[in-house]
Amino acid sequence: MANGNPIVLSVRDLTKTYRSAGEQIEVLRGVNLSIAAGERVALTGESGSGKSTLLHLIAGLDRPDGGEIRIADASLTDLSDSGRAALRRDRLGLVFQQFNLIPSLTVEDNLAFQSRIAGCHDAAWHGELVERLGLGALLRRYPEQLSGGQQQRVAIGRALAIKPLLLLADEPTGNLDEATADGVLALARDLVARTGCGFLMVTHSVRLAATLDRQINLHAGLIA
Ligand SMILES: Nc1ncnc2c1ncn2[C@@H]1O[C@H](COP(=O)(O)OP(=O)(O)OP(=O)(O)O)[C@@H](O)[C@H]1O
Repeated sequence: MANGNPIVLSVRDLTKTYRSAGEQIEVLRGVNLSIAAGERVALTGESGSGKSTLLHLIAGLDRPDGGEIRIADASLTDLSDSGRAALRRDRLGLVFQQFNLIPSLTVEDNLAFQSRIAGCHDAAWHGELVERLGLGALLRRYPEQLSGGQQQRVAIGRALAIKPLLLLADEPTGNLDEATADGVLALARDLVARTGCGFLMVTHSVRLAATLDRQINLHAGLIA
């Protein structure tokens, strides 16, 4: 694709309509999108345009009405619920606006949580993440003892500890002040480059979107 690397995400003709209490909301009307390994893409769009819906479908947290999603050579849309959960655990890194750390676990154990469950914990890579994310002095703390920026650095480390094919982030800096947001996103950009995974980030910020390799916009159910 854009950078000549293999495609890690391919979305074809994706459709999604929410039906509730007699109301139909046609959110995605045939979305197409490809992301190559190492490519960092910002997804923008007005509020309610379906950005989170698209991210959730790609993460396998919900099912589309039509179309196909492929993560490298695996077709997500062919998988059962448990198959999608396994693919999410083993291949995808997820980061949300609410940092979603596990309150009862230390920073060290939060960082290693997904890689241990996925059975791919790599002590050397774990150590490199701790160093690059500047978390060395915080490893014995609990999430409630961290600032927002520190918590999001842990969440990014947890997501990248499995060396995912694709990192998905939904407004990852939405709860951070501008300077902290810039610092956290710079770390994420560098770590994505280091791992060579694809990166898709939902953001309302044109300024932050401009720091990634490519910007796409969701409007009227389509990516223009
Ligand atoms: N589970 C649901 N049931 C019914 N409608 C939903 C559901 N989830 C989202 N919607 C509707 O689908 C549309 C798209 O929502 P979505 O959260 O994907 O938009 P968004 O672009 O991420 O918005 P924002 O920027 O405000 O976070 C909205 O009109 C929303 O009300």
